[in-house]
Amino acid sequence: MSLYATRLVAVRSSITGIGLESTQIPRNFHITSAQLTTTKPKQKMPLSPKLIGEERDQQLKPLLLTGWSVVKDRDAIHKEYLFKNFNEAFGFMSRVALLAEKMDHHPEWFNVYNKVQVTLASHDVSGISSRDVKMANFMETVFSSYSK
Ligand SMILES: C[C@H](O)[C@H](O)[C@H]1CNC2=NC(N)=NC(=O)C2=N1
Repeated sequence: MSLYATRLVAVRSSITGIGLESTQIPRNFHITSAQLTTTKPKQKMPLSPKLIGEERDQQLKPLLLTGWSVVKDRDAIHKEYLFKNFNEAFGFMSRVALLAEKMDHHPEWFNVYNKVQVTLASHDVSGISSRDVKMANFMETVFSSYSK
């Protein structure tokens, strides 16, 4: 076996977990970028129930004091953020996007220049869950790091 072929077997083994001995390289063998970057299944955040009653009021109260509001025709929360310029608005979105991917929980948002309008809801419970509260609180923390 050539050095090149040996290295391919080793790479493939580390991806598939197949032992070196039992591996045959197909003629058209190739590695996709997805295989190279991740071999672990994505960790999903445990799903949280729809917030109702007192628990919901408790969790939403601090957010409602910082400019978040409950959407009229839908069980969701909303806030409009204003930044100095596009760079800050997009920086904010980038930082939130990293958490969104990590949590597998994604905001609905709209950006134009220095404005970011955000709506948060949990699709799986058709309403607000603690994941929305967590994300909204994170947005508040990130937002406060931008000088007014
Ligand atoms: C399949 C995937 O895990 C789900 O669709 C995730 C993705 N992002 C999500 N984002 C939001 N806001 N709510 C969800 O329930 C949700 N679910």
